This record gives sequence, structure tokens and C-alpha cells, in this order.
Amino acid sequence: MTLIRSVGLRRILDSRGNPTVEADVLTESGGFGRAAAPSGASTGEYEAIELPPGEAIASAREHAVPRLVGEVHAGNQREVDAALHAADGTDDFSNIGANSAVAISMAAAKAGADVLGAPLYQHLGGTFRGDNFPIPLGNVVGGGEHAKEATHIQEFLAVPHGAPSVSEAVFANAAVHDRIGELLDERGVPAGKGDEGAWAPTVTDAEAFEIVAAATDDVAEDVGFDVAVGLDVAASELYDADAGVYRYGDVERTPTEQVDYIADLVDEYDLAYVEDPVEEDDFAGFADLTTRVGDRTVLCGDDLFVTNVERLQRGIDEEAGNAILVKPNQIGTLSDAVDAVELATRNGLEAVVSHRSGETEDTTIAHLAVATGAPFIKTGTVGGERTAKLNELIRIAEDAV
Ligand SMILES: C=C(OP(=O)(O)O)C(=O)O
Ligand SMILES: [Mg+2]
Repeated sequence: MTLIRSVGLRRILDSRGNPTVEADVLTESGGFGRAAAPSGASTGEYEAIELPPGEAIASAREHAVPRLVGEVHAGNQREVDAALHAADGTDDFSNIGANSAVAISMAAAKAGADVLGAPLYQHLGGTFRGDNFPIPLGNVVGGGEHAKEATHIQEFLAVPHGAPSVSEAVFANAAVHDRIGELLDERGVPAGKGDEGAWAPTVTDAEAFEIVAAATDDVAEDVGFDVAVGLDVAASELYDADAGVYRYGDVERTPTEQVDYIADLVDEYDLAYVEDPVEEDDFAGFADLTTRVGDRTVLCGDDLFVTNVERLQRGIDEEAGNAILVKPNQIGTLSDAVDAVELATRNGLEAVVSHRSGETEDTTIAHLAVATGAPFIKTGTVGGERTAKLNELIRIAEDAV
């Protein structure tokens, strides 16, 4: 019996040391699930609303918990998520907070799986996954909103798309991270780490390309499979809307120059993946880039789509991008996140299930990526809150969860 008996909410720490919402869901038959909301730094304008955790918890206790306890079944995710929407009553979770909503939604899914004695990915629909696994995109050098004095481009990613197994892919990304540490050391460049554990050196974007390309080549030679380079430009953070230009420090690029710049980078560095190459309102620029390089790279909308099926449908209609980043907390529930993956897949776009820069030890996204057959997962390379997901993927691939 998966009828919800209780929902507990508390504030816990995230990886930046900020408070976030954790939810415990208990069912009538003793099924238990616990999950925590992540938190972004380079958040999109159109994301569901994250409230201060104390406020989100108080509001969810008042409005959502009475609609869940004794009323809905943790094993019926659509029912749980419909109750969260009804309790909130807005279209962006600004009443109970997307942080409370997503923590409860994910905790309920885990409680539903617990009652069945099944791993979460199976409960979420992954029993027919076959031998496919998501390729982990590993953030190895970063800056932007995640590390202020480092690169302008937010994330340089290792893309081990030739890896024969998820485990070899995960270790290849860690090896790239390690090799970059050596290369920075050889150049005498001191480097701390950004919010996601990527190196955050004070180098130019051009130097970062050189270093990341050298490291991925070295590792590819060692491991014997292809390891390419990808980017999350997070272009909305570089865009000065008043002036209508992208600012890379002192260098300005007009929207047209930005598209040319990214198209050139795709060819120069054989980029396998580019996220948010233009700012979040520029569907036309995204479409232009898709026409120019969409046949040879993954062009993924994060701030553009915010895991929202209406924005994704516009992208599909305008042929803007060929992939969507899927962050459950951007939209507030697992059902909404799965809807986004399904709409994308039906229309030939690829799904990239993703962490946030502020994370916890929660591993739900590893299960979601496997359950939905997503071809990619973006969840960092090193650091406990990142390796929690990567190690869970290794266990899932081995049927060891
Ligand atoms: C993971 C990202 O960063 P944040 O969580 O800060 O939005 C991203 O932009 O893809
Ligand atoms: Mg992004």
C-alpha cells in the first residue's frame, strides 16, 4: 500500500554550504523515500521559483502536506505531482517553492520504489533500458557564475563518447580532470576549483581550450577510445541585454558574431556538445546555429528550455537546438521532467539529465537518466556530491543497487 502516511521537511546543507530542502516520505506500508532539492547559480529567467528554504518548507507544510497525507499514493507519481501543483496553485511553484515541490516529488518516487523493493530507475520505467547507459558529460574547467575569476565560458566538458561502459566513461572524465591539474601545474598556473569541482584557473578561454583539448587527447590515447570536448557557454550570463552584446571581459560580440564564434569553435575543436551558446530569448540565433552545425554537434538548451514543455515545443517548432537539458528542480516535479524528456525524444531531440551547481548527495538524477533512456547525463567529475551520482550510475549499470 503506497498511500502516503507522512511527509517530513527539513533544511539541510548543500555543497555550497547554503540551506536547501530535504523531504522524507513514509507510506502506510512502511515504504520510505528521502530526497533533497539542488540549487542553481546561473539560473534561467524562466525557471520555476526557488523560495528561501524556510519559507518553502512552511508553505509546503501548510498547503501541500494536507493534500498528500492519507490522500495520494507514493507509487502513483502523476497523482503525487498533480497534488503538488494543486497545492501550489501557480504555474511556477512560487507559492510552495519549486525546491519543496521537487524534494517531495523525488522522495515520493523513492518511497514508491521502496514499497516495491525495486531500484528507483525501475520504478520510473527503466526496466527495458537494455544495455544503454547515459554518457557522462564531465565538467573539468569552469568559470562564469561558478568561479568568478576564471574562464568566461562557464563549463569545459569532457565527452567520453567512445567509452564501452559507463564505468570507463566515468573514470576517463576523472583522468581528464587529473591531467588538466598536471598541465596547469606545468604552466605554473595556480587553480582552485569552482562550485562543481572543475578547475577554475585564471586563464583565458583560448588557453582553456588548448589545455582541455590536450588533456582529452592524452586521455583518449591512454584509454583507447574517443574523448571529445564540450561546452556550457551559459550565454545568458554573458549577455548585456541593454547593450545587445555578449561581454567576454573586454571583448564584445554582437548576437551575429556570437553565432559565428560558436560555429567556428565547433569546427576548430570538434566540439561534441554545446549548451546555451546564445542567450535564453534568442530562439532565432539557436535555430541559425542548428542549421549551421546541428548535423555535427549536440546543441542543448538549458536556460532556453528550462525543462518546460511549452518552451521546448517552441524550440521544436522553430528548429532551435537538437537537445534539451533536464533539471527536475527547474520545473518542480518528476512528472514534468519526464514529460520534457518524452516530448524531446518523440521529436528527435536528445535529453541530457543534469545536476545543479549547488548539489547534495541525492542520486535521483542518475536513476532518472537511466529510466528515461537519456543519452547523456551532466553531473560533474569529482567532489562527493558529484561522485554520489556517478558511482550510483556505475552500480546501476552493474545491477548492483
Ligand atoms: C548546472 C548548471 O549550472 P547552474 O546549476 O548554476 O544553473 C548549468 O548551467 O547547466
Ligand atoms: Mg547550463
